[in-house]
Amino acid sequence: MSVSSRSIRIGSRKSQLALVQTYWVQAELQGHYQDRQFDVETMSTQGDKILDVPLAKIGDKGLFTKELEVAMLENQVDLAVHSLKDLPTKLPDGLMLGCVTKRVNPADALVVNEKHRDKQLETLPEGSVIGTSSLRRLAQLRHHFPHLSFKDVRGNVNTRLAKLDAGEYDAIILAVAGLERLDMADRVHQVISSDISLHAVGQGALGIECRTGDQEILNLLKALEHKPTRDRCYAERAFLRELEGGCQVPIGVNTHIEGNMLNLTGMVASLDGQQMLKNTISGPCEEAEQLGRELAMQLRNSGAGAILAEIFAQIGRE
Ligand SMILES: NCc1[nH]cc(CCC(=O)O)c1CC(=O)O
Repeated sequence: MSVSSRSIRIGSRKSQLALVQTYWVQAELQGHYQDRQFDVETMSTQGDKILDVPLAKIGDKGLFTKELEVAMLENQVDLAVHSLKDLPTKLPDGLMLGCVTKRVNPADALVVNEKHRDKQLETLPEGSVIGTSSLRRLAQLRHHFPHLSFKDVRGNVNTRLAKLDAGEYDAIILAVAGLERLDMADRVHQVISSDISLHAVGQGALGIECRTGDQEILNLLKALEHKPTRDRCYAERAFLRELEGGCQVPIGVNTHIEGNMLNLTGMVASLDGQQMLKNTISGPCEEAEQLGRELAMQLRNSGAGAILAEIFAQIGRE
């Protein structure tokens, strides 16, 4: 490689989790391409600034990605590292999902206040206050544990843990992946089984966004691509894309691959957790996105459309 080749600029949010993920990508790229230079540029996104409004009410998609996307389109950075679950299923013109990295555990975790260290989700006392800002977690936990109460919690992972430890909540729900990446796996009190809670689309994987057709970047990113994760996440994202409207909705998934067969389970719930529709589809990995769309249509035909219409109306009204 010629010494005059340009340095590659990686865009990142400033949260501790975002930085850990971005520095990991930078180190991996540097390891594969030792004669290239990779620089990190950080910026705050809207999602980092608006902390007093429940996430579900902020209709704007791409709350955590927009500033990074503008920077790519204006040629200030060349790629952006995201938690794939925060990356909208529809990207702006001129940008694409260039790479999906190997997924770590996509499950949710129960994290408890010290006073409940001998408890599990199943044994928390009636009325315990559970912090979550995800409609998906809320609906599924309400469905299985109607005796618990739920309260919104915002802020980055560290802020949420501080609120939990200060006694504002009896327990909170966080992604296992985030805690592990932050070196806080010891805070995972219970890994919540997929029988209780299906995870978010893309949870546990990183998505790297870049300019459409920027072949130099796309070639570099091939070194970090993990095909099984990509197939799973493409199926999950197609499922979500087909169902979601203008706001966050209670949708969960689970995927696994056996040989060349991809298995996708999808769930749509009402906000109170009373109604819950779940179905599974399988087919060849090459048809990942078709499988996601097909499962979405199946669920829509069996009543998910009505559940989602009700949610859009409720969130709009409040
Ligand atoms: N919305 C915030 C967010 N985005 C990604 C993660 C965790 C890492 C991941 O899911 O890949 C988290 C925190 C959480 O849900 O606990």
